[in-house]
Amino acid sequence: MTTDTPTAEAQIKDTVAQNDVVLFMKGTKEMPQCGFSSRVAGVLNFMGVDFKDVNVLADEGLRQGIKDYSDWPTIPQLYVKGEFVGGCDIITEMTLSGELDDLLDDKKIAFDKAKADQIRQSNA
Ligand SMILES: N[C@@H](CCC(=O)N[C@@H](CS)C(=O)NCC(=O)O)C(=O)O
Ligand code: FES
Repeated sequence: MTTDTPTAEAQIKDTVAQNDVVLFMKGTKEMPQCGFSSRVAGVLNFMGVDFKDVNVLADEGLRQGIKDYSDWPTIPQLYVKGEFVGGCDIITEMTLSGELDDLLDDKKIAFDKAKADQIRQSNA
């Protein structure tokens, strides 16, 4: 059990260092296995954000490791340029408020602003 932790932590550090946007999720972006993960992956896909998906269901060490890494108890978890941003509730709020657009702009991550506006319009 405890021997898994350093490996998972090293793997997480490496993944968030190598990929600008990483979503730790249940399932894959093509086939999410939970509504919360599906929602965040769906928003990112719709906004045209290029992101790496990590399926925590494929690795129990990662499933626990990512919670320890961020000190956040649930999946999904979104990281941008190595920083933890939030889970489903936070990403949903940030999408609707425009904060996610601002964060992606600040971090120089490409996305389709018109699609983000479309999400906001359909939730207005
Ligand atoms: N309110 C959470 C919803 C996510 C959530 O509750 N995830 C649960 C169920 S998928 C979870 O990760 N539980 C711990 C686990 O399954 O390892 C959010 O904003 O992300
Ligand atoms: S897997 Fe049941 S709520 Fe996410």
